[in-house]
Amino acid sequence: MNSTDTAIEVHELRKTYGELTAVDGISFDIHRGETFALLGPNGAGKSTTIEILEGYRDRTSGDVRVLGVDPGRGGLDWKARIGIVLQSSGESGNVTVGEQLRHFAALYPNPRDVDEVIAAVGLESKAGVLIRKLSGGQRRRVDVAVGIIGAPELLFLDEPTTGFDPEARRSFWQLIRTLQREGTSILLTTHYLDEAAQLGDRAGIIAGGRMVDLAPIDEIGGRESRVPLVRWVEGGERREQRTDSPAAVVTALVARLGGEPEGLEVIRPSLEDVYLDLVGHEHAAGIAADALNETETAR
Ligand SMILES: Nc1ncnc2c1ncn2[C@@H]1O[C@H](COP(=O)(O)OP(=O)(O)OP(=O)(O)O)[C@@H](O)[C@H]1O
Repeated sequence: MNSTDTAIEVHELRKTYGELTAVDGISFDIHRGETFALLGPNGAGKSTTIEILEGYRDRTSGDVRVLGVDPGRGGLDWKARIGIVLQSSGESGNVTVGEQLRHFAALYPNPRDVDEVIAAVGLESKAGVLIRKLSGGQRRRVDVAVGIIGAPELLFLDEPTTGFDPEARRSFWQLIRTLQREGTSILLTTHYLDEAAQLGDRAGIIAGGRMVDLAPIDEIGGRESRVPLVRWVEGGERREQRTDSPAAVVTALVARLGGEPEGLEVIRPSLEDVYLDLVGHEHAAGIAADALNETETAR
């Protein structure tokens, strides 16, 4: 793959804050037009990684290219090609939604239409309202609008829907699907695993600054972990069987038991189930390693 096919290339990225290693040698690529979800628990190193890619933070070591450019050296023309929705905007908001967007639109060579963007984030009725008078979720929609106003080739979304009500989240997903159809490359971090499953093509799971899995969304955790599970109760005991053909297992069970099996469930593990399993193991391994280090240090 050459760099015209890749929006982001990260090789052995490391970031330390004093004694703390926040990002510990991670590597991944994001293809052009792809939506890549970077997932992981609080403190895993996601924002540090994203901020390095955005050019806001220096790295300790490793190679990084964003739209073919080292973000530490990206000029204004490079910045105009990327859109950023930070985890928190810190906007004071003493301007209206419309003024804010017109202000940002003027900074880009080929901005989107301000009214269209306001409509796309569902804020038509608030266009003339001061941002500080909006609710938390509405302000977050302004952040998203600012992120896409410059018609970016690459969009960074750091926990974009925090504070959105369920309906606003669904319309945000529609908006992202439109951007995906237009060919926008997207790096998304979110704690909503359903959001990652809805929007992502591939995902990387970070825990403790390391990439613990990287795969197409449907294959995170390995194929085995996604095989459906049939559960039922027989003779007072809970039984279960993993199978690729749950219908056949249930049919055989009904025939054998001569009727409806007690407590019958067919469970298809979701991305969230698989993620919790992966991150849980890593967390437990981390605690065990820390305990071992402490024992060794104590010796
Ligand atoms: N400026 C900083 N100085 C020192 N330590 C920092 C700094 N920024 C982040 N850290 C530490 O680096 C680690 C990774 O933080 P980071 O914000 O990248 O995690 P995250 O995965 O984005 O977490 P969250 O899901 O909570 O946003 C954490 O242990 C955090 O305390």
